[in-house]
Amino acid sequence: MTPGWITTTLLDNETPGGWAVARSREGFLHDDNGPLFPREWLKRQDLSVLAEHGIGYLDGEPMYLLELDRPGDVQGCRWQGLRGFMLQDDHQLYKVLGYAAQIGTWAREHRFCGSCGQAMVQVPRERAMFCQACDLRSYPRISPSMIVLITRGDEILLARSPRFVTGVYSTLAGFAEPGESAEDCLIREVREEVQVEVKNIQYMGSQCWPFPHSMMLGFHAEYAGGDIVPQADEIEDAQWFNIHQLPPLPASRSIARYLIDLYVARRLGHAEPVLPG
Ligand SMILES: NC(=O)c1ccc[n+]([C@@H]2O[C@H](COP(=O)([O-])OP(=O)(O)OC[C@H]3O[C@@H](n4cnc5c(N)ncnc54)[C@H](O)[C@@H]3O)[C@@H](O)[C@H]2O)c1
Ligand SMILES: [Mg+2]
Ligand SMILES: [Zn+2]
Repeated sequence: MTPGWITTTLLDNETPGGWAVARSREGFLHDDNGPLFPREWLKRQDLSVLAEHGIGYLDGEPMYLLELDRPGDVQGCRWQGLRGFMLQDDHQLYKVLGYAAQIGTWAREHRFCGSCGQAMVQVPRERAMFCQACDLRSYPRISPSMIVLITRGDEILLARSPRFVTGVYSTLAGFAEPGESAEDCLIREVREEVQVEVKNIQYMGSQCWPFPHSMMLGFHAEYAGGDIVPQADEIEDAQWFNIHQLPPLPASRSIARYLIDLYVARRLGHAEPVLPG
């Protein structure tokens, strides 16, 4: 048995057995033992399955995803979103579900060819959907997104979007657009969201963010000029916060929190945090 979680395209849907998770727009099906069920048992429940994908091996056991058309009722079971699992302690389970969620979103959105409209089929041993009518291959979508902590000595620039939990402030973030480098994106997003200029841009690390398919590229930048002007509709408020008086911050598993904690730790000479995967 190989311990841990290994994603793979080697599983085949015709081979019975293994474990499975069921996902719908309501999140993952779970009971008191969690969201992993014996696959053959799960397939006997009255669930409307849109797609089935072998996603990996968990502690040596094959793991499958059942992507559902709608959340069904299974006795003794409930539904919980991926964010709820992220906030729990089991990091490995969150990685399994995060991967399942990204494959599920892609499988749901690529049942038909985006070029000619015909039904697509899974490619064996490759994470791809294939159109036999026009040869188009579609791979899981990953959206590069930039995230940056802007600092000015003991102050850090944090903002809140109207979508955030009440009171929480975070670093600035945004999706890369065609034609941009990560640095171009960073400079544009910072200008758009707060009208501030930055300098000394430094890459700090990256994180998969499966909500629904972002790849977060994390940066630190120093303030170079301009007064904060929050972008209408997108940014509810943005402020400089002293590192000794910070507002409620994002979840500890986010790269946003890591960028903030790392800067504060370095400033205060404390032990540095580890970037969550
Ligand atoms: N892990 C973290 O710590 C962390 C922290 C903050 C933001 N994020 C993530 O970063 C991503 C970008 O942040 P944001 O929401 O501020 O982005 P943003 O500032 O670019 O604004 C969001 C808007 O971008 C557009 N959009 C949506 N999906 C897109 C895509 N795939 N490509 C291009 N444009 C798209 C939509 O109009 C949406 O309203 C989001 O997925 C967000 O969840 C992660
Ligand atoms: Mg943004
Ligand atoms: Zn096609």
